[in-house]
Amino acid sequence: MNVMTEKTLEEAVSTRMSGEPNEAIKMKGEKVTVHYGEKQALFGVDLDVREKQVTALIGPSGCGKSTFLRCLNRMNDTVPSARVGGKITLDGEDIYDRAIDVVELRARVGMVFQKPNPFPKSIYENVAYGPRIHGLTKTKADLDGVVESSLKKAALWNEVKDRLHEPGTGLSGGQQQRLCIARAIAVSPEVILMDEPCSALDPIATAKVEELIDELRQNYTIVIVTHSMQQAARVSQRTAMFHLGYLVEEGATDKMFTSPDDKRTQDYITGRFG
Ligand SMILES: Nc1ncnc2c1ncn2[C@@H]1O[C@H](COP(=O)(O)OP(=O)(O)OP(=O)(O)O)[C@@H](O)[C@H]1O
Repeated sequence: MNVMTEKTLEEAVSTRMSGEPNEAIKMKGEKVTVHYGEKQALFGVDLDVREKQVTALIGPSGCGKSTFLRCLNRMNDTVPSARVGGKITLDGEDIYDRAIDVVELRARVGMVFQKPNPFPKSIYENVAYGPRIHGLTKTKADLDGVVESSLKKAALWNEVKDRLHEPGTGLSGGQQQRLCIARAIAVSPEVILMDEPCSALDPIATAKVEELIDELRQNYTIVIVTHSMQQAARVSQRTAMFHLGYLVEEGATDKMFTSPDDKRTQDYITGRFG
């Protein structure tokens, strides 16, 4: 875990990327519980995700951040022992309703993982895959256009435009992660979930991805799990602090990092535990 002194914390908050907050609620979790078999991992979490803002989920290891994140696009459905309770809505619609098509939900709520995981295919094919299986484009020219615009939005186009047919796995780690972001963007998601997207990247690649996250916020709602307090302070507008499966508190990032209400948040962000 990153230990931050009060001073570096203040610096991170003051250099945080700014912007006018949008108060619309895109996703809403109400009394969310998760059990893995007998073990309960989340206890009645109530958390709103605001539209076109970055919400950071922070807290010590094992406190349920990834579990909550994975509830937002039903990735926990793929874990046989997982049982999800409570309610989660996307634009007011219950995503756990029987009528929901999970494949379509995961296109609307995309995900970027901790370790860049491009398919063992070309750069072009990595991005084209989603639009193709979702039938989003009619012609090859349309598909080429989506691939180009997705790579541009992921700030990768200039680096790969002359090698689109080379393997995605041949890119650097930071480029691979931006490729995974382009792949998520290609199906026009509304929400992008990111589970520690920079933990496998060096500081320069991390800075690029952080800049990209700030740009993406103009068009997408983002929820990011991070262990880096500097990163949460730099990229997010809202921060939610988890501890032992409970949501301790949630609020504007500036406030959470300067005068949190709960002592556990204060202790965690200043490196006293975790
Ligand atoms: N597939 C699983 N099967 C059983 N238990 C799990 C599974 N996934 C997570 N857990 C447990 O649920 C709890 C919450 O885990 P989770 O990964 O959500 O925490 P986290 O806050 O994201 O942790 P970290 O910061 O270390 O990634 C932990 O006790 C973990 O061991």
